[in-house]
Amino acid sequence: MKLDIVTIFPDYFAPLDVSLLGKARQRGDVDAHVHDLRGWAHDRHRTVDDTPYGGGPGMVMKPEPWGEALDAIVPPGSSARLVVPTPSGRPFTQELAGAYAAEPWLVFACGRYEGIDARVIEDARSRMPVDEVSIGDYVLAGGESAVLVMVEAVTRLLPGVLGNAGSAADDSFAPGRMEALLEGPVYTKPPDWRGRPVPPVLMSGNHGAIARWRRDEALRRTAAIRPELIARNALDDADRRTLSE
Ligand SMILES: OB(O)c1ccc2cc[nH]c2c1
Repeated sequence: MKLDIVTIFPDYFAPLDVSLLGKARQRGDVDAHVHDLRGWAHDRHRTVDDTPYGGGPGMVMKPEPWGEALDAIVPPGSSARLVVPTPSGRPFTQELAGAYAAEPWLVFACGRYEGIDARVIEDARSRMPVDEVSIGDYVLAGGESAVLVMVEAVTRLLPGVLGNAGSAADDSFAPGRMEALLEGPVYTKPPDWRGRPVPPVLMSGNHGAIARWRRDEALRRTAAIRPELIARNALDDADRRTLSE
């Protein structure tokens, strides 16, 4: 997968060089490049913002630097998808992360201030698919944190990145597994810690009982924290018995 990120804070993306994603980059599984938008701002102060037409607070990101940056990064006829984080975008979900993991090339545009001049998105849509995406119902100071979240959620789904491909398939919200159940508790050594034992079933070696226990814990946690997700799962009689306890 090819990733390009355009930002006025390139140092924000130092985390892309660590952990599993850093290894994926070293292996060549992910070809990621971070670009400083100010490289396409040609005045002495490398200005990327200006006052909003119509008045109002704050500043808006100018279209010219963005237009030049996207022209330089995405040649005409390329297969890139532009992803623009914004509080007013479509929700970023595990399903969307999976769709993005199948894309050959993602370009992320990190807005700041009050956002990017709307004509940048319009112009980009004339030559590539563009998604405006929100990572949640809260407002950040810019798109960089949202891009870090999305890049991690997407690249961990790429073959070989996690190192244990099965663990992505076991995620909460992973399609096809428990569909939309929250993951239950996990445990490791020691068997007793501060007088708190590991649930004995997990050390029983009875894989059927372990699977049942894990599903029951996921059902209980989902019913308690995200009851609206229960209806998105195919429940059997055993599940219904657990939920009726
Ligand atoms: O909350 B967000 O996802 C987000 C994304 C982009 C910008 C640009 C300025 N504020 C932003 C907030």
